[in-house]
Order: sequence, then C-alpha cells, then structure tokens
Amino acid sequence: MSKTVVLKCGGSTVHQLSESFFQSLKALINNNWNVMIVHGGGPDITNMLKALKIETEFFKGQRKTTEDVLEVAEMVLAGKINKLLTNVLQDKGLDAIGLSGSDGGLLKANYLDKEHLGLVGEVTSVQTSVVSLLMDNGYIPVVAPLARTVENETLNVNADLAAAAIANAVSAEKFIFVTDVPGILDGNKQLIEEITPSEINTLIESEVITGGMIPKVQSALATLSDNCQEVIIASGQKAIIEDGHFTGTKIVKGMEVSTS
Ligand SMILES: Nc1ncnc2c1ncn2[C@@H]1O[C@H](COP(=O)(O)OP(=O)(O)O)[C@@H](O)[C@H]1O
Ligand SMILES: CC(=O)N[C@@H](CCC(=O)OP(=O)(O)O)C(=O)O
Repeated sequence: MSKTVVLKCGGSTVHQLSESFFQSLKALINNNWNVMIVHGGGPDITNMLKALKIETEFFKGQRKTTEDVLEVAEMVLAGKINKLLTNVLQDKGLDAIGLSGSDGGLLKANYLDKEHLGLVGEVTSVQTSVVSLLMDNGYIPVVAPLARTVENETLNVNADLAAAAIANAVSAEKFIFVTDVPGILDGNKQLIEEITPSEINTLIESEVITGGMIPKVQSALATLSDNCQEVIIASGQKAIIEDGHFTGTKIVKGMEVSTS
C-alpha cells in the first residue's frame, strides 16, 4: 500500500525550487509514495498589497485579514502561486493538479480570532476524499491555504497550519517543510540533524528558534504521532533526498523521560 508524504512549500522558497528538489519528488513517486503539496505565498501577498497600497500587519505571526486583504491573498495564493507551482511540476514531468482549500469542501474552518485577525481561519475539518481521489489517480494535489466556514465565507489560513491539518487528516507517514534554510540551525548557525520536542522548546525559550520557524516547529510537534514518526524541515534549494536519506532536520518524538 502507498504511503503518503505531505510537503509544505513556503513562499520563501517557491520561486527558487531547485532541479534536485524536483528529482527528489520523482524519487518519492518512483518509490510508491503518494505526494501532495500545500504551499504558502506570504512574501508575494505582501508585495502585491504594497503595490496596491493596502496596509498589511501581522498579529502573533498571522496576517490580519480584512476583506481587501483577503481578496489579494486569494488572488495571489490560488492564482499566482498555485498556478506557478502546478505549472513548474508539469514542466518537470510530474502530474499535478492545483486547487484551493476552498474547492470541493477540502478545508473547513472557524474564525481563529476574529477580533484581532479578521478573516483568518483555523481548520476544523479536511475532506480527505478530494485529495485521495487525485493521489489514487497518480496526481500530486497542490493546495492553496484557503478555507470555507460553514456559512460559506472564505478565510485566509496560515500555510504551515493548513499543511499540518492536512498531514494529520490524511495520516501522512512523512511531513516535510520545504523552506529557505537547510533546516533548524543552532546558536552557531550549524544545521541540527535531529531534534526532539523538548530540545525544540529549549531553543524557542533561548530565542534560537524565532520568527517563521516557530509555526513550523509547533505544527511539526502537533503532527508527530505513532503513524508520523518524524517531521522534516529542509531546503527547497537542494535535494530533499540524498543517497536514499532525507536531508535537513528530522524532528523525532524522542525518548522524553516523564518526571510526573
Ligand atoms: N533556528 C532557526 N533555524 C533556521 N531558521 C530560522 C531559525 N529561527 C528562525 N528562522 C527563520 O525562519 C525562516 C523560515 O521561515 P519563513 O520565512 O516563515 O519561511 P516559509 O516561507 O518557508 O514558511 C528562515 O528563513 C529563518 O530566517
Ligand atoms: C493567516 C495568514 O497569515 N496567512 C498567510 C498565508 C500564506 C502563508 O502562510 O505563506 P508562507 O508559508 O509563505 O508564510 C498570509 O497571508 O501570509
């Protein structure tokens, strides 16, 4: 039976994905993995908002989303970035179908914090049949992080959190964050090859892990399970598989000793 890998491609890297990254996807498919991609696009949304002279602000790492901001976010995520990624995958000989989380009831959400964030969603359910249908037929689903409420309103969703919700719902055996750094770096900017949840918490407290890395590691911790034994953070500028092994940082459950 095929295993499933969910990759989250950050907006920081989506324009710079390397040839070896696409070769790694082919290797996964040749090894019978079902592959799906959830993408971001934060920097492109910010640039488009600036060009349109619409103010943009973040609250606790998430974009405050007014109706004007949502219109631009949807245009950039479901239009520009989703098509760019789907086209490049097709160009590399990988069968991909682009869709938004609001298509086919894929992602349902509630308002995360309407007062502070406006039209931002927290995913409450994932209609996995939409992506299974595509993967079972040999396609890579490429998902833009938008969702619908039960009242049929569209909401903007942080892409790391959308990817984690999807990875959990499809019971992915592997979950990989593809970003613009080689993985989690320590205080000396050296790559950490393997890390446990308690070591991550220490690095957050000591402010070695900051900014956009925080939602990634938090999403990773929420996804680790008996089924998904490791979550990987790797660079899209390199191969994500070398000599049959995943590159980057592996976040593993570890052998945490309970003191309670
Ligand atoms: N300890 C760390 N190791 C690596 N990157 C870190 C760390 N702490 C913060 N970061 C930042 O996290 C960024 C990746 O997050 P982000 O910019 O949100 O990427 P993406 O668009 O891929 O989601 C890196 O470019 C880096 O600046
Ligand atoms: C609510 C919220 O913050 N949504 C994000 C969606 C895109 C995203 O998360 O893109 P990256 O992965 O490139 O950061 C935003 O508007 O920027």
